[in-house]
Amino acid sequence: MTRIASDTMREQLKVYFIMGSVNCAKPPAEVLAEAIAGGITLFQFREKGSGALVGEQKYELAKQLQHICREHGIPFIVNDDVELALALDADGVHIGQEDEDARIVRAKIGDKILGVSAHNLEEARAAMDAGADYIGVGPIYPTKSKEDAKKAQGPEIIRLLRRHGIAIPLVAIGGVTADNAGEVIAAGADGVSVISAIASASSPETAARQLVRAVQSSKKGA
Ligand SMILES: Cc1ncc(COP(=O)(O)OP(=O)(O)O)c(N)n1
Ligand SMILES: Cc1ncsc1CCOP(=O)(O)O
Ligand SMILES: [Mg+2]
Repeated sequence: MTRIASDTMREQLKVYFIMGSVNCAKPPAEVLAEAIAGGITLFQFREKGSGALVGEQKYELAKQLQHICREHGIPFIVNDDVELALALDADGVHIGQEDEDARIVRAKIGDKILGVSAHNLEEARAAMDAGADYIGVGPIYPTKSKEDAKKAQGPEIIRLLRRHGIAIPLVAIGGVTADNAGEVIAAGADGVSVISAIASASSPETAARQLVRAVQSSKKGA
């Protein structure tokens, strides 16, 4: 295996759906299948927050969702839990500033995809040096999906990172919807990462399709 190429990573980041059981009003497998039908390009299993599954139940849900991703050729990323990612032979891991050190995670996962959260230039540079394949930047807009979220910074943070030479694949996260996706792409993000815009939608398929369209039309206009 070799590390993912930057261009491939940028393609996969276009509409990056994140979800766990606590985010879904209907069975997670249904939500994920609909989101895939709507055109999501990457999936992150994030089983976190009040009421989140643990232990065997968490493992079984992850396995079920990974199977759905595999059937449709959607890479499956695990949030926080490096051991789970290794146990499942997932496609990658996403970690934040409060999680295990990125260099240690890179050493543990070999060439699997490594995503790292960054909130400023210093963190973005450190993530690149540690071997991140992409960075997740946010919250861009206010979010209700992360209990300990930092203050929203707006699309300007993306512009700032790009202006200072952060050329690594970058995905914007936090309060992103089909209505504001265009402005984060215009600011320099390769894609958008969402929880509620898809997981809380009455039709996850339609919601995903609208995000795909918003991202694509903003890229065309670039
Ligand atoms: C794509 C992406 N970007 C950022 C995050 C947030 O990660 P983190 O800061 O570790 O917070 P938690 O998600 O673990 O609560 C993410 N998960 N994905
Ligand atoms: C995991 C995470 N990290 C920063 S904001 C956020 C939550 C994004 O969820 P939503 O798309 O519902 O705002
Ligand atoms: Mg984390």
